[in-house]
Amino acid sequence: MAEPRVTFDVGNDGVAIITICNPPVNTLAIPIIAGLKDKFNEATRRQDVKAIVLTGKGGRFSAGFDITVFEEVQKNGDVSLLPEVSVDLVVNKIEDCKKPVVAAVEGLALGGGLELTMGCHARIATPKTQLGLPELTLGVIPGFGGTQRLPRLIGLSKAVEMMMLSKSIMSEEGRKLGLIDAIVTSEELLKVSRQWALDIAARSKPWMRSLHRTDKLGSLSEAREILKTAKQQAKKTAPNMPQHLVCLDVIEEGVIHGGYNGVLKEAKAFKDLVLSDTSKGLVHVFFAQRTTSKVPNVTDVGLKPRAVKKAAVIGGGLMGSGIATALILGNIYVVLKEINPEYLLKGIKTIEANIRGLVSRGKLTQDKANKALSMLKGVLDYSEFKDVDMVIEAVIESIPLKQKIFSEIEKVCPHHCILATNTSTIDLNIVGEKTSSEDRIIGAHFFSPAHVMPLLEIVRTEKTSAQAILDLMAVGKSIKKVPVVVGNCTGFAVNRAFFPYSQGAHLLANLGVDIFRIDRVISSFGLPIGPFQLQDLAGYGVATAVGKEFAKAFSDRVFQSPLVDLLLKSGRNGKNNGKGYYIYEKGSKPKPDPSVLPIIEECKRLTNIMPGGKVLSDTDKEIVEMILFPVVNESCRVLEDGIVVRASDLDVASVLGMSFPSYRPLISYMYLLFYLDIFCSVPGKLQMSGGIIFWADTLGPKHVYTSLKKWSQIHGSFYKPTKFLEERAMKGIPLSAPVSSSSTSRSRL
Ligand SMILES: C[C@H](O)CC(=O)SCCNC(=O)CCNC(=O)[C@H](O)C(C)(C)COP(=O)(O)OP(=O)(O)OC[C@H]1O[C@@H](n2cnc3c(N)ncnc32)[C@H](O)[C@@H]1OP(=O)(O)O
Repeated sequence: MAEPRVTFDVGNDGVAIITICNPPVNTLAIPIIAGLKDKFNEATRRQDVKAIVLTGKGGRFSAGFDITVFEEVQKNGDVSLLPEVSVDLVVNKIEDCKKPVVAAVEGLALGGGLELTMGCHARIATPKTQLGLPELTLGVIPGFGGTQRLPRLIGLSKAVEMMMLSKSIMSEEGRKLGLIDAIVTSEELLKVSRQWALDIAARSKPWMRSLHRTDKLGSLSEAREILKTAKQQAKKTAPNMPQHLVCLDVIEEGVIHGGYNGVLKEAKAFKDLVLSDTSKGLVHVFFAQRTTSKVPNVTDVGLKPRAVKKAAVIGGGLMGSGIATALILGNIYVVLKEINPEYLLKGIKTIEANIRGLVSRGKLTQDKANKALSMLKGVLDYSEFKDVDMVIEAVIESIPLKQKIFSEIEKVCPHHCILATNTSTIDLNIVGEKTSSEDRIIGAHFFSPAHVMPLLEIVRTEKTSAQAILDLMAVGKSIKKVPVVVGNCTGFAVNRAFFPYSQGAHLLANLGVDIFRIDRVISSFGLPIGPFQLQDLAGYGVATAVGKEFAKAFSDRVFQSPLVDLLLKSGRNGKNNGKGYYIYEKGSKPKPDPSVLPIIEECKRLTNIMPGGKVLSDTDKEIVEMILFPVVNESCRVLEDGIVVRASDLDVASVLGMSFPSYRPLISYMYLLFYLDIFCSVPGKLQMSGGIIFWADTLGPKHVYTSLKKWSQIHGSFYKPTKFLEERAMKGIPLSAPVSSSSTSRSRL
């Protein structure tokens, strides 16, 4: 790859073009920043330069500061690696330059990229250019003056919204708001920008220094009101995230004491936040997510993904209709197959409701909604399957039914067609057993609701072809999912790693720990809701069915409690029938139901596992660890068995399988989604923890191991640490180190 560089070219008109060249997204790497300082000095010095245009090569202005530098700083704790940019470059060399500077912006200007443009005296952009300050998603705040200049250019309210939600806007909206001065085609961009710079020099266009402006800030009392409301909101929605409140404080500093003081406070706060645990976790997830698209022997062997233009979805239930919704939104023509007109109509209505929901929440225009729905066709037979590129089967979890469907579709679909199943538990080899197309059989494990949740587990068997995997990865990306390729086993990666979560909670309940305390402790740790409330939400039937699958597959390490059976016998079925561990009344929050306590007492009597008959009186920390360390332990097996390519894939899968829907981006809510494929939302910590393995490594494998060992001696095999964990704890190897670092590896990938 070419070295990052900044080029400098002075035209006959006396305009110097300074170009950032650092493909693919022109990140502001350290040499780029040094180059920019250098070139701005040169432009200022040279007599033949009348004006300056700052631009980016290759159709993308800049994706901002180089995030790999954050990683470096976080590794060795040395913030001096962060270059001085905000005052040194943006204020002194760009904004206070004696010659006008115009930003010519194409494609995207994010984070530090947008901040550079806001230091310029005007901004010209191409249509559909993405503009935003997404720094909070990395656990930091804008650090090159963005907290000060954005409010001055577009007004406080909108600027706060964009920063708090890390919400980008397009150049068209930017122009209306005042961020962009003119929109021109890509071909005209440099020409118009040069002339604009010359016009500023000739004083026929205004010479605007954003930091000096106050006209859009409103009165001090209005500004205070906006910031106060935003702070209240941030405390509610992101209680564990320091960067939101810090960002608002920094904005406030500038409103009260002037933009320059704001810039100084911002630069200091930015450096402090880079070293926070939140930022470490979020930066880890940023790169981990991008690494999931690199799959050995699939993405590095010269294959090209084939286009999937038409797909069939079999089954119009909750999952099938969600999958069909995601596909039509991604511009893929879908035939939805059901077994009778009644079910088909129900499926289509669910898809329509999904789409309507997106429109009513402002996530989709009516035009796009109409276009998506026009790509859907309901069918009752296979006649439309003759030209589909992919089938996704999403019927109930019945082996004979799935086997029948796969042998039927093998006959009616073209030879290139990918044959995918959305099963969450059944072995893919069994699903494809009755076909001779096992190279095309693959798992497309969506998480409910499929049109919202970002994770797509792509499950491969030993026989699945690299081409089929690559094709499905491309489909996943095109429908805005993050595909993570995983191996074939009960529960695959996420559901398998998380099956001990609710079992751990049940074990504690049987040891006499109050279930409502468990739920409280787990939610205040940061998981969406507690395990018992989650079970209420899912309904007990599913819990029983899935629990049986895990008991069958992992009989050496399950904890089986009769509690759910007892609840069912007493006429409870969770939220479904309004009777669970909690009382559900319309319009009010679930309330703990004291009448469930005698049933729990009965359960404890049956299991009789309280050592010495005494209630376990653990600390909150120990409750969290007794529930989540078994998850870490199972995650170790997932790594050792090679179910994921690398540990960071499991981090991403655990974060995205648990993350809040993308339509409410950033505000680091998260989901815990485990074996039931259901989700719920509460502000969380796992996301900032960087995923399950990253979190365990932060605590230290030794601590996890010794804790599990201690509990296994008292409470049995549910807590027995794996050999993998033991070996890493003893040798001081992080769990995230490649599996080959251990003696035992059974890769399925
Ligand atoms: C001081 C300042 O205020 C602080 C900052 O500026 S912090 C940075 C703020 N900017 C951001 O958060 C933007 C981050 N980037 C993105 O959102 C997306 O990469 C994008 C929208 C720019 C492009 O998306 P897409 O086209 O899907 O490409 P994507 O695969 O994500 O990125 C391409 C490559 O660029 C890398 N990359 C993207 N932005 C980067 C950044 N800011 N720093 C370092 N690397 C970056 C990716 O890791 C990836 O590398 P790889 O090919 O080796 O995996």
